[in-house]
Parts: sequence; structure tokens; C-alpha cells
Amino acid sequence: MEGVDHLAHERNKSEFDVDAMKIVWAGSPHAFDVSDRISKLVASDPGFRKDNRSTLSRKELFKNTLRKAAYAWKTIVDLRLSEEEAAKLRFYVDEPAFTDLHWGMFIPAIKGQGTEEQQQKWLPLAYKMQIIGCYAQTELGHGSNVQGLETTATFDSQTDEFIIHSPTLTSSKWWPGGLGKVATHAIAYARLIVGGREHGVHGFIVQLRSLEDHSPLLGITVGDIGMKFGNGAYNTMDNGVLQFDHVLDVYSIAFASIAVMLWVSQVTCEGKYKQSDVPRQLVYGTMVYVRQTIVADASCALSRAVCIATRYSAVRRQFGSQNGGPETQVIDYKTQQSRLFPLLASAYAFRFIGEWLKWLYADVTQRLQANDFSTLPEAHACTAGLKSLTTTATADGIEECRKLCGGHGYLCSSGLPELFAVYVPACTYEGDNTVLLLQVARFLMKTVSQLGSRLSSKKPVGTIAYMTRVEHLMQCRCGVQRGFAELSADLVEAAVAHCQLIVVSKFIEKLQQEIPGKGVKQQLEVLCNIYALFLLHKHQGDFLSTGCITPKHAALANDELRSLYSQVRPNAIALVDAFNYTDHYLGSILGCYDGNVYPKLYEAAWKDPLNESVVPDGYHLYIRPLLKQEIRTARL
Ligand SMILES: CCCCCCCCCC/C=C\CCCCCC(=O)SCCNC(=O)CCNC(=O)[C@H](O)C(C)(C)COP(=O)(O)OP(=O)(O)OC[C@H]1O[C@@H](n2cnc3c(N)ncnc32)[C@H](O)[C@@H]1OP(=O)(O)O
Ligand SMILES: Cc1cc2nc3c(=O)[nH]c(=O)nc-3n(C[C@H](O)[C@H](O)[C@H](O)COP(=O)(O)OP(=O)(O)OC[C@H]3O[C@@H](n4cnc5c(N)ncnc54)[C@H](O)[C@@H]3O)c2cc1C
Repeated sequence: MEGVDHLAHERNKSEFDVDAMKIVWAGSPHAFDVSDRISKLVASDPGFRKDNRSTLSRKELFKNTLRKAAYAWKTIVDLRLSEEEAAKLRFYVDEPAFTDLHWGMFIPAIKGQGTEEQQQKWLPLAYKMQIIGCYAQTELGHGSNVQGLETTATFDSQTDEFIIHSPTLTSSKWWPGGLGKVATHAIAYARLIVGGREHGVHGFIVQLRSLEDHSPLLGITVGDIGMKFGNGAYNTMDNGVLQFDHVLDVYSIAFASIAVMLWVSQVTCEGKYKQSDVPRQLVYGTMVYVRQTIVADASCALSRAVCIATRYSAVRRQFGSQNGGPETQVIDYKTQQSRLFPLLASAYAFRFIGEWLKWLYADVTQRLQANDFSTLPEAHACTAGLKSLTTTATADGIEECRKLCGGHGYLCSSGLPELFAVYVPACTYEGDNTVLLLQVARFLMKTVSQLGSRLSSKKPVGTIAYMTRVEHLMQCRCGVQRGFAELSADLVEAAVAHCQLIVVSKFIEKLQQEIPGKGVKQQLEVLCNIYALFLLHKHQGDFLSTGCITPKHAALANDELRSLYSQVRPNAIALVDAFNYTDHYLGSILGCYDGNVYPKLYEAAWKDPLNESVVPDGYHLYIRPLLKQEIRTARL
């Protein structure tokens, strides 16, 4: 029945202050206030409805996305929302669109790599959306290998301009989000050529389309690369293809021929290339920034799937009826708990590692501004490794949540298929996860000697076990006199172990902070222990081989896990309520707040266009002749 909370009995079991946990999850009272207010604003506005996406054609879907993006911008302007509120609004609209790349990459790239002069020119236009940008780095032939990009940018000292060109088919820009049909400008990455000499890959701001009639400019061939995985999902985004035919470009992002560059390099008016004394890797800076935001995205996506699966696991009953009594809630089965609760713990773990990574990025950015590059390698390794670890775990976790919901998890109305289809490219974009782990492995090879010293420092026992595992995995590999390439598969395992160590240790550090609210810290301690012991159980071979734990320890850890699952059980619904997601944002009948699932499933089925007629289109043409055919074959 509408209005009845079918999960009230579950919510009454909670042993902690849910409102206080909502603040912890949001990050602060202010952050909670903004999230709560904006999510409800979006949920209550029919202009942001999303329950019809699966019934739209690609063109209808895309046009609807443009409508929503424009409507969101009007809402932001009319309500004079702050940058923080506007970002939250775009988040809760929950639709991959060109705006993600405009705000998430184009603007950060100019802020991170542009000169003062370029920032003054481009940022006001971008902030007012008087230009729409994309990040055009990947090409048809190269994505991971950035130094293999083929697009060229040749400096013409006669005209003080750069000529951008796509010399081969494989140099076509391919994948950039927003490029296909919307972006008016791109930050295009190209090989810089000055005076016949090549100076590697740099970024250039290039105008693609007319600001008058949106037609591609002279020398620009641009379009969409076609349908992607899933039906609705990421097809709201116009990932594009772009070819330059000797395009004149006067706005290089890494260069301004009339201004000295503070950052990467400069080309003087006389056409001289001068590499400043900053690491050339700064040209990769935007990727570091986006990778740390993707870790925060992972906690959002995983928490969303876990919220759906947890609520539905409390609603769903199957088997176990005694004397005609109610059947057992599937959330009470130990197998369901052993699959679901580690994902719940991971969602919280990724939330806190995302908070730490945001601090790390801010710290390294501050240091860069003081020409202190000492922490850049670690920042790169951390953002690359944690992006890889959290997106892999989240993609796998969303699929596990679908399975935890049985058959109904496969319905679009569960919200899980769409969430999975939208989320999985995160394992590839912003760096293929294996390629990024290889970067971490390289970093570990260079710093393995320091691992030992870090072991001796006063660390909680749990962390010591994880640190010993990494050191052991590295020493087993480094000790073998074979090349990096030969050992790369093993080194990637050590890289994963290193990243898991970081997540566990930052979760433990989080618990050393003051955390207000009755029972809140205790719940987080349970989740932290579940995360750490679940991984110890999953990788117990590694831990046993270090000698750091014995088989008896491993067995005790497994017993403790079961006990921890029992401690979480009465609090599970409250722990997912703490995410404070509206039913609109969840987009899931299985995960609806009131748990009134079956009537909503039944009602939703009849709304499918296929049920607009009792007799389906095609019956008279195809089925009736089949049914009416005279069967002349004696056998039948
Ligand atoms: C609820 C649902 C939510 C789900 C979210 C839904 C949202 C939907 C909307 C999403 C919107 C946006 C997200 C999507 C955006 C995607 C955008 C992109 O994909 S942009 C393109 C990304 N491309 C890449 O990441 C390419 C990966 N490749 C590389 O980074 C490099 O090629 C490489 C690092 C692999 C290799 O670099 P290279 O220079 O060729 O060689 P080396 O390995 O030798 O490195 C040299 C040296 O540099 C150091 N290094 C490398 N990278 C960095 C860096 N980024 N920062 C600092 N230092 C770096 C490296 O360690 C080496 O150092 P040494 O000291 O020499 O060892
Ligand atoms: C949805 C989506 C949105 C995107 N948006 C953008 C965007 O806005 N802008 C942009 O510039 N790009 C974008 N991209 C492109 C994305 O950044 C690249 O696809 C990504 O960096 C992976 O590169 P690749 O496609 O070349 O993969 P490849 O490197 O070709 O990967 C193929 C396989 O080769 C393996 N491999 C590659 N190199 C090595 C190695 N050295 N050692 C071991 N294994 C290796 C990989 O692990 C993988 O298994 C997007 C991609 C997607 C899917």
C-alpha cells in the first residue's frame, strides 16, 4: 500500500544515529545540506524525469539529453546556484552528457595548464557556457599510449599560428565525449613541431564549430562514433570522431606565442621552443585530476547499487516458512550476507579514500604552484592505482548486486542494468585499468627499498599485514632477474595489493578522527573490519606466504567475518539509508525507500509500450498465418 513503510521494521532495528551517519557520508553538515536540498529539487521537477529513457530511440534520447542539459543550466541560472550546488544538480540529474566533459575536463585543463592570459580569455566564456568544450586526446589508433598520438601542431612563425593536422586515419580523434554533436571547442592534444623539430605531445585549444550556426569550421570533419554498450546508458553522450585538415589555430593551451608560459613550455615570437624546467608530465595533469574524481564517482555508483540490493534483500522472502508463517528474508541467508556486506563496506571505504585523494590532489597542486614536484610521482601512482582498484571493484560490485536481486534485478525498472551499462566504461576511460596498474608497479619498483622502512613505523596490526604482503609480493618479483615486461602480470598483482593497503590504512585513519553520533563510529569500525578481513580472506594465499599470518589466523579471520556480518545485519537498511538517495536518483523499484516493491513492479510492467495493445503489432502478419497453417507433415 502506498504511504506504508514496508521497511519500518528494519529501520527500527538500527543501533546508530542515521542522521549523524548521513553527515559522515556527505562529508560535512554543509555538504549534506547541499546534497539533500539539490537532490530533492531535482527529484521534484518533472523536467528531470528519467523513467522513460529505455523506451526512446538514440536520436530521441540524445535530444532529450540536450533538453535536460539546457533545462539544468536554466535552473542553475534562475536559482543563482553556486558552483557547488550546480555540480550537485548535474550529478543528481544523472545522465552522462557533454556537460560532464565541459565541466569535468575542458575547464580543469585550462585552469591546470593554461597561462593567466589564456585563463582570462577562455574561462569566463566556458563558465557562462558561451563556448562548450571537450577533451580531445584519444585517437582511433592510440589511447593508452599518449606519446604515440599522431595529430600534429606545426608552428608557423610567419603567421604566429599553429597548424593542426590529422596526417593519417588512425590520427583521427576518436572517443572524446561531447565532441560528436555539441562541443564548439576542444582541447586537442597534438605533437608540437617548431622549426622542423618535434617536441612531443601538447594541448591546444581549437575551435571546432561556428558559434553562429554550429556548422563545423573550415578543415574540421566531426561526427558521432555510433551506438555504445547498452540501450539508454552512455548513448546520451555524443562521443565523437574528429579530423583536422590543416586547421589554423592561434590558441595553444600549452603555448602562447605572444606570452611566456608559466607551465609546460613556450614558443617565442621568433619561433624558438623553450622547454621550461618543469616535468613534462604536467601535460598529463588533467588526467590526474579526473582520476581522483572518478574514485569519488565509484563510491557513488557502488553505494547506489548496494542500496538497491540491500533494500530488496530485506523485502524479498524465499523458502523457510515455518507452519505457514512468513518465508525467510533473503538478507538473512549467510551466502547473501557474504556477497552483499563486503560491497556495503567497500562503498564506505571508497567514500573515505575518495576524500583522502581529494586532499592529496589539492596538496600536490599547491606544491606544484611553488615549483615543488616532489610528491608528483606518488600522486600519479595513487590516483592511477586507486582509480583502477575502485572502478574494477565497483563495476564487478554493480553486477553482483544485480545477481543478488535474482530475476527482478535484470529488469530495467530495477535500475541495475542501466547503472552497470553507464558505469563499466569507467574501467577504461581516463586510463585502461591494467595500464594504470603498470604505472603503479613502476612506481613500486622504484620505491620498494623504502617499503621496509615504512614497515617499521608504528602502524596498526592490520596495516602491518597488508604492508608485509606488498613487500613480499614485490620482493618475490624483484628478486627474480627478469625484465619488467616478463613480470608485469605479477607486478600488477603487487600494485593491486599496494592500493588495497592504501584503502585499508586510510579507512583506519578515518576512524581515528572524531566521529560524532550515537553508534556511528562503532558501525564504521565494523565496516572497516569487514573490508579488511574480506580482502584478507580473498587473498589469504598472499598473506599466508608472507608468514605474517598462520592458517589458524586465516580461519579465525573467517569466523570473525561471519560475526561481523551478524553485527551489520540489523543495521543494513539504516546504513544504506545514510546515503540519503531519493527514489528518483536511485531509479529503482527494487530499491524504493518504502520497500513497496511488488505493486510497483506490476504497475510498471503495464506501462511498457509493448502493452499498449493486447494483440501485438505483427500478429496478423506473422503469427496468425503460423497458427492457421494446415499441417501436412504426417509426423506432427
Ligand atoms: C552513479 C553513476 C556514476 C558513474 C559515473 C558516470 C559519469 C558519466 C560521465 C563521465 C564523464 C567523464 C568521465 C569520462 C572521461 C574520460 C576522458 C578520457 O578518457 S581522457 C583520455 C584518458 N587517457 C588516458 O588516461 C591515457 C592513459 N595513458 C597515460 O596516461 C600515459 O600514456 C602513460 C602514463 C600510460 C604512459 O606515459 P608515457 O609518458 O608514455 O610513458 P611513461 O610510463 O614512461 O611515463 C613517463 C614518466 O611520467 C610519469 N607519469 C606518467 N603519467 C603521469 C601523470 N599523469 N602525472 C605525473 N607523472 C606521470 C611516469 O611515472 C614516468 O615517470 P618516471 O619517473 O620516468 O618513471
Ligand atoms: C565511454 C568512454 C569515454 C571516453 N571519453 C574520452 C574523452 O572524453 N576524451 C578522450 O581523449 N578519450 C576518451 N576515451 C578514450 C579512453 O581514454 C581510452 O579508450 C582509454 O584510455 C584506453 O585506451 P585504448 O582505448 O587505447 O585502450 P588500449 O590501450 O588499446 O587497450 C586494449 C588492451 O591493451 C592492453 N594494453 C595496452 N597497453 C598495454 C601495455 N603497455 N601493457 C599491457 N597491456 C597493455 C590494455 O590493458 C587493454 O587490455 C573514452 C573512452 C570511453 C570508453
